[in-house]
Amino acid sequence: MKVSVILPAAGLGTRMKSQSAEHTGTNKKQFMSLEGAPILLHTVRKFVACPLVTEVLIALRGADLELAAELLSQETFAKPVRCVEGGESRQNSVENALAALDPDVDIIAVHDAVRPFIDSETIVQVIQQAAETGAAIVGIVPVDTVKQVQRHVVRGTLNRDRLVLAQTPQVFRAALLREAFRKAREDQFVGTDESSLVERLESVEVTVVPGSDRNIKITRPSDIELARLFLAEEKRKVQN
Ligand SMILES: Nc1ccn([C@@H]2O[C@H](COP(=O)(O)OP(=O)(O)OP(=O)(O)O)[C@@H](O)[C@H]2O)c(=O)n1
Ligand SMILES: C[C@](O)(CO)[C@H](O)COP(=O)(O)O
Repeated sequence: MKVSVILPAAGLGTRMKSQSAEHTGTNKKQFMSLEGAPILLHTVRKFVACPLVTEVLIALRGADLELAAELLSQETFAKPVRCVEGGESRQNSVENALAALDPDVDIIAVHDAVRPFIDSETIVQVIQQAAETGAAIVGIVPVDTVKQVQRHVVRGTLNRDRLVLAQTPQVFRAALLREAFRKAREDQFVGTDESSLVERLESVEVTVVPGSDRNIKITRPSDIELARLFLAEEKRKVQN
């Protein structure tokens, strides 16, 4: 089974504002240095280390391709790690990467480059589930009550038993993901994750694999403090 991992890493990090960490070359959050390595590199390492993964493809801003190549060349990976130019939206970035994958890929996993705390067991579980049923994503149950609002006025309370917060990896049979992107383009549908594109197809149901609240998407300055803590813990575990 050939499993390709797409890491969208072409975002601008506007919510991070670039104030809270030491940087390596550019001020985008995926290049922020944590424990001596950029966040992007921590994420790449997690997927390269997973036994089910065949290759990793990173979607980057055109202006960052050279920097990324330089960073990646400083490390020897046991599997192919390639870069491709991303797009203006996350969806465009993933679409560009999809177009760069070989036609013989069986399974495609998409994972935010800025979620470096994904663990190997979860990667394996979600890949196996997608291989079996066609589509699987990682998700966690919300711990807050979720309200529907309209201009700051509450219009309803959602039943929490039926809610999940979607994380990544989001994993699909390759033909299914390609069809979902084709249909999204045809209908001019834009989603914030791959699952929302696949959910529009009637041929498959997306299964949720339990994730972890440690699998954070580094988004705002306060996430950096948490990321440092998690990384320090990971380092301690490796040493023990
Ligand atoms: N045009 C884009 C936009 C986002 N991403 C990637 O999608 C992931 C999740 O997006 P998010 O956390 O929202 O990152 P940014 O878009 O960089 O953040 P912001 O919305 O704060 O600008 C990140 O790894 C980001 O680099 C991408 O590849 N291409
Ligand atoms: C894909 C994702 O991380 C799932 O939670 C999320 O939808 C990305 O959203 P963003 O607003 O582009 O960060």
